Amino acid sequence: MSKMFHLGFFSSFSPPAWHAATDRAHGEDWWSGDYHARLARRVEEACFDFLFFEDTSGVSRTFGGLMDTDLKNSLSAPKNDPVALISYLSAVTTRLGLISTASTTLYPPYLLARLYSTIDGLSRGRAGWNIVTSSEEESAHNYGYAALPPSGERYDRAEEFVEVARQLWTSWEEGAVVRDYDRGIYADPAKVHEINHVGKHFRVRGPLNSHPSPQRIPVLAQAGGSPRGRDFAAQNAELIMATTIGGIEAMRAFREDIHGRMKAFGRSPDECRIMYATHVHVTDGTRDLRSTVTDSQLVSMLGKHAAHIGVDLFQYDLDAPLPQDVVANGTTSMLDSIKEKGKQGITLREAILDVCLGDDELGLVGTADHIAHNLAGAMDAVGGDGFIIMATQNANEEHVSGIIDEVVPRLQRMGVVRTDYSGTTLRENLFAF
Ligand SMILES: Cc1cc2nc3c(=O)[nH]c(=O)nc-3n(C[C@H](O)[C@H](O)[C@H](O)COP(=O)(O)O)c2cc1C
Repeated sequence: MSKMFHLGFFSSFSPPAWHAATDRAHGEDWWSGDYHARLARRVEEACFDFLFFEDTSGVSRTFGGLMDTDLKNSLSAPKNDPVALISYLSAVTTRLGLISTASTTLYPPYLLARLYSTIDGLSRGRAGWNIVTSSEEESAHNYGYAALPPSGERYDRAEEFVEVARQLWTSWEEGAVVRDYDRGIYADPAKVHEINHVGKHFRVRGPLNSHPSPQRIPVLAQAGGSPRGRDFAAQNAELIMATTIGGIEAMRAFREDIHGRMKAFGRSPDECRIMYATHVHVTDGTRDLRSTVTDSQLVSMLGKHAAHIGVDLFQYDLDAPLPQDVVANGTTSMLDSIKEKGKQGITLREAILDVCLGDDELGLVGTADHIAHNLAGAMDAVGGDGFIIMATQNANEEHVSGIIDEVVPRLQRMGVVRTDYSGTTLRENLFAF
């Protein structure tokens, strides 16, 4: 029998497929959190380990220096703060892990450590932090930077940041909270410590002033694809979010590469789960998905990627391969994969469709039976540890229902994904198998 694997669900605190006829009504007040509360409950009923929220922090001017394309197509804006959202979602769910993104380039470490400690308390141990260094120029301009620091500098800061945050989260020793009514002591001062960190980027005295949370340290997630990003993840992450680009061979190679790097940092591969973000599209098996993509959906797909990469992709011919000399300071690994496809003669249009609809290298477009079979087969071939199902781009109720009501029950019947939550914390569930 196949090994069990984990499931996460990928989302964004932004308008759900607002142009899909089925979603217009409830998409209107997505900012109230109601849409995502419904989604969270459904994902929890299906026993996903977690719901994950990506984030960026500015209105993109990648397109000709103007905000127009971004705003008209709701590419990177509007997007509300997912850290606030998971705080709300912790009150409407009981078992689901809740992971939100926050940037080490934009936050100060004390603020972030206190915030996640608080949410871990509110959710009773279900919080996770996706550590990003931010790859958009616009975000940097909103936080006092004249320009986005180069990738290497951002990772230098991230390393110091995570070290400081860890020290803050452990600045209260186990047993520091005494709550001794007779002696009138809430916390034992001998067990609460200053951290006195003085480094290149941060000066933090500590200790943290929040109550130690159930997990103490939220689950640390990361998704760096560059060599530096992989090292950072191998050193720090308990959950690495990778892509399925390149199919089984590339997924297996990524896993081996991360495990090798973890060992070099003195960690066991068992200390981290590697999960692959992928699109899944349930169809009746006859529909050619590509032919159903409308022009406005294509603009949305292209624009979202352009904003992440930091290059105005609209300036290039959609029906030719992307030129090899395009460079980005944003998500370099995403650009590299489009250029790699370009080398094989794949046009920019097809490359973006590949990325957004799923290359279908894994066979994840088709009937629910076909998809469930191929998800399980891919995990068998790769060796673990699961998938993060993406429904950000153009996800609508029909799409979500196809995944949750059709694919997941099949996987459960096959015995390859969980049918209940064995642990109470996100960490317990992620490391249960
Ligand atoms: C599944 C997944 C989720 C990601 N989520 C975010 C995100 O929320 N915000 C962000 O700025 N970058 C996000 N990224 C990008 C990576 O975190 C990383 O910053 C990017 O790959 C650039 O780093 P690199 O040059 O090391 O690849 C995500 C990447 C993947 C694969």
